[in-house]
Amino acid sequence: MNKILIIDDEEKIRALLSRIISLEGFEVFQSSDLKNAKKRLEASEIDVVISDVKLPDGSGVEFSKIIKEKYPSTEVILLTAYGNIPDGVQAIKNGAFDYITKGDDNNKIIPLVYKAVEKVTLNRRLLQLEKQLDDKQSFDNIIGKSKLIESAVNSAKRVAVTDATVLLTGETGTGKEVFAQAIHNASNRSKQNFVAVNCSAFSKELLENELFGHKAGAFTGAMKDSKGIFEEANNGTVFLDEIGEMPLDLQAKLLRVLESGEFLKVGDSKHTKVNVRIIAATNRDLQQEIDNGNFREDLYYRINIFNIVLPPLRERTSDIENLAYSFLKKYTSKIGKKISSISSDYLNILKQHSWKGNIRELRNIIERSVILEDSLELTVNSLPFDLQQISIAKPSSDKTFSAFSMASAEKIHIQKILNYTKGNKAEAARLLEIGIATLYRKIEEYKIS
Ligand SMILES: Nc1ncnc2c1ncn2[C@@H]1O[C@H](COP(=O)(O)OP(=O)(O)OP(=O)(O)O)[C@@H](O)[C@H]1O
Repeated sequence: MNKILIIDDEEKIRALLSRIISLEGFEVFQSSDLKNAKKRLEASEIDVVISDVKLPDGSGVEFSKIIKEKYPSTEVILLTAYGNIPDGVQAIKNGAFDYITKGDDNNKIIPLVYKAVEKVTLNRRLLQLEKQLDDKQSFDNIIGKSKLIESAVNSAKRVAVTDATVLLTGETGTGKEVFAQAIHNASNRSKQNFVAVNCSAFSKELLENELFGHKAGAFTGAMKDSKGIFEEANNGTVFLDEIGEMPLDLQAKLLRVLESGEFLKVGDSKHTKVNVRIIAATNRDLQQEIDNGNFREDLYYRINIFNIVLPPLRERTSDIENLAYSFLKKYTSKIGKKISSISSDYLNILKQHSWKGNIRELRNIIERSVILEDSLELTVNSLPFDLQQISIAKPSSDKTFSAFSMASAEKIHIQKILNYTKGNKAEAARLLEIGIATLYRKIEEYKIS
C-alpha cells in the first residue's frame, strides 16, 4: 500500500486531506511540524509528502530540498497559500513534484497524488535498474585462478548457454549469487529480467505472495492485483537463494512451476503460465534435508540437474591475494584514499584465517581496513583484533612453524607471560615453571623481544 505523509499545522486541513486520500486506499500519516515529519520519514518508506509551506519549525519549500536529497524516490507536493505562486515555483526548483493552492484546488489533489505515486514507482524502478547495471556480473568479474574456482567457472560457462536448471551449492559468501548472475548474463535470456529471492527471508505466506503474487481482495490490504517474482521474471531467470529453507507446501507449488510453467496466484482460481529459467542455491546439504523430512526428494531431482559446487575460501588460499587487491582497489576509489599496497604480514594473516564468511567476510575486512588505515599500505594495525592475534604466530624468516604448531603456541604463551610480568624474566620463569636459563634460550630461539 502506498504511503502518504501530510504535514500541516492546521488540524482541520490535515484531517480533511487525510480522509479523502485514505478513501482512495492509501495509507496516510499526519504530522503538524517538520520535526515529527522527519521522524516519520526515517521510520518507514514514504512515497508522497504533501506539505504546507509555513510550518511552526520551518518552511515546506526548504524541506522539499532536504527530502529530495535524502529520499530521492519520494515525491513532494506543496500546499501554497492563495496567490503565492513564487513559493510553488521555488518548491519545484527544489525538486518538488508539483504544488497546489490551498483550499482552491481540492479536486486536483487526488489525481495529483496518483500521478506522484506513479512517478515514485518509476523512480524506484530506475534506481533498481541503475543498481543492476552497477552490479552487472559477468564471468570476467569472478576473481580466482585456483583449480577449484576455474573448474566451477568452466562448468558455469558451459551450462549458461543451455536452458538447464542449475543448483549452486557452497557455504555462505562463496559467490553463489555472483555465479547465478553471471550465468544469466551469459545466457540467451540476458536481455530479460534476473530476479532474485531469498527463500529464508520471508514467512511462508509472504514468500508465497512474493513468488506468485496475488489477486485484488485475496487478503486485507490487497487492493490491486500484484505480480510475483515468477511473473516479473517471465522469459528471464529466477534465482531462488537458500532454497533449502523453503517451506514444504511451497516446495510442492515450485515443483509444479518447474514441471508445467504454471502456478496459482494467491486468491486466484485461474493458472498463470510463465517461461522462466531457475537457478537455485543452498548452503545446506539437501540430501540430509531429505532424510530429515525437510526437503522433497522429487523437487531435489528436478533442481539438481546441473550442480556447481563453489569452494570455500580456505580451500583456495592462492586466490586470497588477488581478491584482497581487487577489494582494495574498489574501496580506495569508493572511500577516496590512496592506499596502493598490502603488507606481507597482513597477507600472511589473511592466508591463515579460517574465513567462515568466505569472500563476503574478506570484502568486509578489506573495506574496514581501508577506512581505518592511516598509511599508504594496508597494515596489520587496521585488521580486527582477533585477526591481529594471528600475527603473533606468523612465520618468522629464520624458523618457520605453522600457526597451530606446539612451537607457536609456546611462543605466544611465553610472550603473554612476559607481558604480564612486564618483562621480569625471573618472575616469568617461575610462573612458567621452567629454569631461568631455559627461558633465556627460548627467548632467543623464538626471537621474542
Ligand atoms: N569470485 C569472486 N570474485 C569477486 N567477488 C566475489 C566472488 N565471489 C563472491 N564475491 C563477492 O562476495 C560477496 C558475496 O557473494 P555472494 O552474495 O554471491 O555469496 P553467496 O554465496 O550468494 O552468499 P549467501 O549464501 O550468504 O547468499 C559479494 O560481495 C560478491 O560480490
